[in-house]
Amino acid sequence: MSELLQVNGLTKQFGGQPVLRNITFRLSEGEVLAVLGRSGCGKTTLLKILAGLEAPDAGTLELHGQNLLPVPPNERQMVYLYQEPLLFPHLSVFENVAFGLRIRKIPKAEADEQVRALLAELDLAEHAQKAPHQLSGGQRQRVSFGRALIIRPRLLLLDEPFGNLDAQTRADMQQLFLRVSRQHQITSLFVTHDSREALTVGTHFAYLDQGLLTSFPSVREFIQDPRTSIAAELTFWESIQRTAYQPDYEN
Ligand SMILES: Nc1ncnc2c1ncn2[C@@H]1O[C@H](COP(=O)(O)OP(=O)(O)OP(=O)(O)O)[C@@H](O)[C@H]1O
Repeated sequence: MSELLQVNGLTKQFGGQPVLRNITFRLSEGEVLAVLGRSGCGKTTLLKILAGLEAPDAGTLELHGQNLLPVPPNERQMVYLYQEPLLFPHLSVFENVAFGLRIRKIPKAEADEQVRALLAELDLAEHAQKAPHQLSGGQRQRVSFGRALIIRPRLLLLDEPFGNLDAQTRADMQQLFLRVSRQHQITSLFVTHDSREALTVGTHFAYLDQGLLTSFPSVREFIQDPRTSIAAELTFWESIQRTAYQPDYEN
């Protein structure tokens, strides 16, 4: 796989307070780097720097070997998705998804065909003519995902994108993300505080704590690292299974 993103020694402070400390990692095409981190660990700052919405104090950022720091956000070909889907309230689902193609002046018939195909993939075909306020939270997040995918970004930046959804919808969205990102070979950096979500969506794993990023060589090391608490959680569930009350069905 060819290397897409190289981040070296990224550092950021706010008012003398270090928020990102010497962050270094690489991302190859088609990978999903799941970054597990608690609230306040610096994840939003990291994603904003990648998207060009915030400047680092030090460090380098390269996409396919090109220095990204002087490149303005709208030319980075990255899409930043967060909990609240950003949709145009006055446009239909169809036109929300089509927007990125319309401003790029893609011929209407070709654009419409691409939108129809993507809406079908995202299970949104029957909602194409609805306005955003007529959709559920999960449906709105799928439209937001569609708006991002339609322009074929080189990198998707996801900041707790399913954090506002109920457990079942969240699980459905994780499966949809997996299906669509494999099919379109999308490279993503997916930040979450939920270890199950990280394990479900990630092909590679990292842990961000107080601005320090640890990348793990394999899922095994990620699970075993005490800071992720995953091994402790597994032990808890195993012990519960052994000690939980077992009704005696015989009597
Ligand atoms: N523009 C800013 N000015 C000053 N401090 C900031 C600014 N942006 C972020 N911070 C501080 O940097 C730290 C990390 O913030 P960041 O938003 O990156 O955290 P986060 O991991 O995304 O947290 P959350 O999940 O709660 O959004 C916090 O202590 C925050 O107060």
